[in-house]
Amino acid sequence: MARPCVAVATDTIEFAGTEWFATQRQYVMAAARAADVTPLLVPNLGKELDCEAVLDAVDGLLLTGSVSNVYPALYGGEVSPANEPYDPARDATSFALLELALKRGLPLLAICRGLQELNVARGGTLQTEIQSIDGNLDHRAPQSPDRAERFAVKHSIRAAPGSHLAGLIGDEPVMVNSLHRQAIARPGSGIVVEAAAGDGIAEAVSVQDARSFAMGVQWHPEFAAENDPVSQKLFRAFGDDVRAHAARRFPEQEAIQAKA
Ligand SMILES: N[C@@H](CCC(=O)NCCCC(=O)O)C(=O)O
Repeated sequence: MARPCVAVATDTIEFAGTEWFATQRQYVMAAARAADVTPLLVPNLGKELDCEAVLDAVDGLLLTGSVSNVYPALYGGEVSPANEPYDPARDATSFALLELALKRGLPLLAICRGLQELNVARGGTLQTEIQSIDGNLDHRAPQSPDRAERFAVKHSIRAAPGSHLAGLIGDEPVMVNSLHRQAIARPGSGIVVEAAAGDGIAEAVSVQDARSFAMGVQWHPEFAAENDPVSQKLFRAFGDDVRAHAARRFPEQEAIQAKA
């Protein structure tokens, strides 16, 4: 089967005096190499995006992380300069794609901001500045220009025994990186918390009754997707389900290629 395509969320960013729809290279490379799919970057057109047409062209959705925060009014939170930056065009685009993708049973991998979007899209809420809550770890990245330092592993998480995630990575503690200041407060409808950090912050979720792989992680498996076993397993499982989805959509094509 030809390598199926996956829609990849972008950020709206300012660069060289103009606005771009872009994402970090590491998400794109992880999708291409560790999930073995063809990543297609989706522009943040919000309501102007023909989501049906985009999702007709792909067999999976990858929601990336971002320094921007989901707009708090979307979950009844407080909008404030301290909570910025925001990216309303990304919110509108991701929410529209998410709703439709889940309805279609499309495989979904949601990373960091992506997990937070998934939770809010399902009616859940977020807490902010979690590092200032008594007893919590500091989940923010160290302030460093060195990417390896910013994405270095920081704390452990543990998948709940019997969860989908435990089926993939086991239920022993594993170390993950951490680059966020917000987290799930109240899980949305059908959002199942599958792993937590030592301070109880939700680190992985799945979508109850999803017809395909549908998982969100609060850490960044894309950073070491080619050599870290936990990250490899996540991207591989996502890619496998993307291929299974494509095979269900195009059974004739698979049969022709199997014969060749
Ligand atoms: N802004 C949210 C989501 C965090 C997130 O997706 N971080 C990715 C940062 C990537 C980078 O710094 O290069 C939050 O803070 O919780």
